[in-house]
Amino acid sequence: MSASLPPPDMGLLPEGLSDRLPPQAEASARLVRHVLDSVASFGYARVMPPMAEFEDSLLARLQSASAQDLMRATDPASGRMLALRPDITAQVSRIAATRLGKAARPLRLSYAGQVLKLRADQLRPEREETQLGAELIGTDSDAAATEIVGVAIAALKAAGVTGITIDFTLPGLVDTLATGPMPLSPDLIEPVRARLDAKDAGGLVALGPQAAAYMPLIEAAGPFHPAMERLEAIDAATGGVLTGRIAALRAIAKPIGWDITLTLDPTERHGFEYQSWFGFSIFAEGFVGELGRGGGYAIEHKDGHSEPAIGFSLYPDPLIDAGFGAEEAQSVFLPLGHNESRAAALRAEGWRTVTALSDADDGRALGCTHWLDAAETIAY
Ligand SMILES: N[C@@H](Cc1c[nH]c[nH+]1)C(=O)O
Repeated sequence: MSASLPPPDMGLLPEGLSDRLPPQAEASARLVRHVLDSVASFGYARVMPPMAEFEDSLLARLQSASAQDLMRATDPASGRMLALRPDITAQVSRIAATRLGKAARPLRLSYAGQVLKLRADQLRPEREETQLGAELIGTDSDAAATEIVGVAIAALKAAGVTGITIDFTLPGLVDTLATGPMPLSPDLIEPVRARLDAKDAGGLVALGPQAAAYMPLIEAAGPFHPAMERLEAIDAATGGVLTGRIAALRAIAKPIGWDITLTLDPTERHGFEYQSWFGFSIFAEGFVGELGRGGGYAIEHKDGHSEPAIGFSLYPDPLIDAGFGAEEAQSVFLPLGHNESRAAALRAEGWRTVTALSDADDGRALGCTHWLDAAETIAY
């Protein structure tokens, strides 16, 4: 049988997986380094979880994700099912609950690495993405949320991103209202969420009077200040169940500079599978879809208690594709018999050197901007 199989195409990669080539591979590493340095400057210490884990422990921490969403393989060593990580936050939660369970709180951790999804989404065909971020563990207070949003903005600025928009959301909002002042029968909760997500007012009304009561929430989306006023009106009409969250959103927004656009989409839920009271999406001018996302969540410990945490993740690949992280490098070709100490001195000054290994090597063809003539660098 195997003799009749066509020869494998050695250059073919599975759909949604790709190589990064020069100079973008280096741009990617540089950008990740700038962002992580910025996050580290706020006291976040780096962790490096592995690419794959036991499927059951990863799934337990991803909440709504199911095994069908993960890239899996049987581990020949243990016979158990492994899954490749689709989100490093889940792994940081595990670390915080186990090996760093006794570390002083609040615990500030950062990470960067590749994540893999089984399926691409509509906006991006890639299944492998770079993810980097920071998690603040032990609290999800207003102060913690304010810090995390501030660290995320500083990280984006360190990456050179401008035209930043932060879109706030309240992932638990429908639950809070449905179990309180705007009751919904359990079978209506999901359809109401879906209609709110789609901003489908007609669809909401069609679900009946209970669902129609949620109409004003569609209006409470848009530029932050007017949307907050509409959310405040909803709060006043529903007995103040949202007063605490509204105050928190205002506190988080207050220190954010005028160069950042703030919006509110209180019922947005796309991508907020495990976030609790607060979530935010990060957008930037010129980029389709989110560059990142964050929010509060709970970390489950072995003894059954759950610990609040808050964090954010960035997905910087679209930035790399757009040329962020690139740096013009001066590189000098070193012909056969060149002055070696001069070459070493040039490297120490920040030049890149490309050494001729034979007479046939052509510096210009190898991408050099200069060549070394005795002690002098000459532009091509
Ligand atoms: N990891 C989440 C974002 C997040 C980080 N911390 C809390 N939430 C995501 O990528 O969607």
